[in-house]
Amino acid sequence: MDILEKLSKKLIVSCQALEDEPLHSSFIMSKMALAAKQGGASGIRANTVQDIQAIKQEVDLPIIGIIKKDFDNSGVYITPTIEEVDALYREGVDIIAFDATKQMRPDGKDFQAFFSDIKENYSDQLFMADISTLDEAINAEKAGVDIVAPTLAGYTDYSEGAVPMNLLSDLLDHLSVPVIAEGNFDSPEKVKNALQMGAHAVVVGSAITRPQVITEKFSQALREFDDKSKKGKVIK
Ligand SMILES: CC(=O)N[C@H](C=O)[C@@H](O)[C@H](O)[C@H](O)COP(=O)(O)O
Repeated sequence: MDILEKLSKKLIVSCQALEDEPLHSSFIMSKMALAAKQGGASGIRANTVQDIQAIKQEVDLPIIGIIKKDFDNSGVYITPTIEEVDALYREGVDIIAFDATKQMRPDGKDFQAFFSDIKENYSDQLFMADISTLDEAINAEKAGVDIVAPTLAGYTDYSEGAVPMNLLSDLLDHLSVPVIAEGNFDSPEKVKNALQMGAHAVVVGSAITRPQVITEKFSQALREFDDKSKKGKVIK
């Protein structure tokens, strides 16, 4: 069975913690991946070669690999240059994901130039395009990517306010490559809806693997409760 078939209508859990996050550690990410597997995940999305190596020791699941790297001259940070693609390729991951937005990349290339180099050099690799708008998705498909995901909707300054379900439905209407739902699919209901709409699979990250984000949702609910109960009080 090929990887896309293996992931068909399945849950992929993103196990990522950047340097400034409390769970930043390849060991912890490997245990997150194990927990995800025990909970029924069929794939893992992971950042950095170190985390991917640790995760491979712990679970035998298809991996979507990325390398996040910040550059001063560009807003592109998910697998921004051919160097990161090469490191992921050499490590061996089932799918390499990268930013496929219209933003200029750190090496001065646009997405088309970046991807045409890659396609030539790594023809046996599956590639997933993280986009923020429908236009970017259409361009990525034209360029020859294997999978498209709305991962960056709301994260580029021109895509503010994008609603995952609306963009997902546009992608499903306009693309023929598989669309993986990713980015703020933060409840079991949204995951189910995405699959019912026709998404190939769904990636869930923060709602499962970022306890600080999960805790904040509970705190927010308590703040709202507190505000309401204050408003309801009669001040004498
Ligand atoms: C925008 C960006 O950098 N997204 C990253 C992409 O790899 C991850 O930080 C997200 O956790 C992942 O996309 C899953 O999304 P969510 O955590 O919303 O379920």
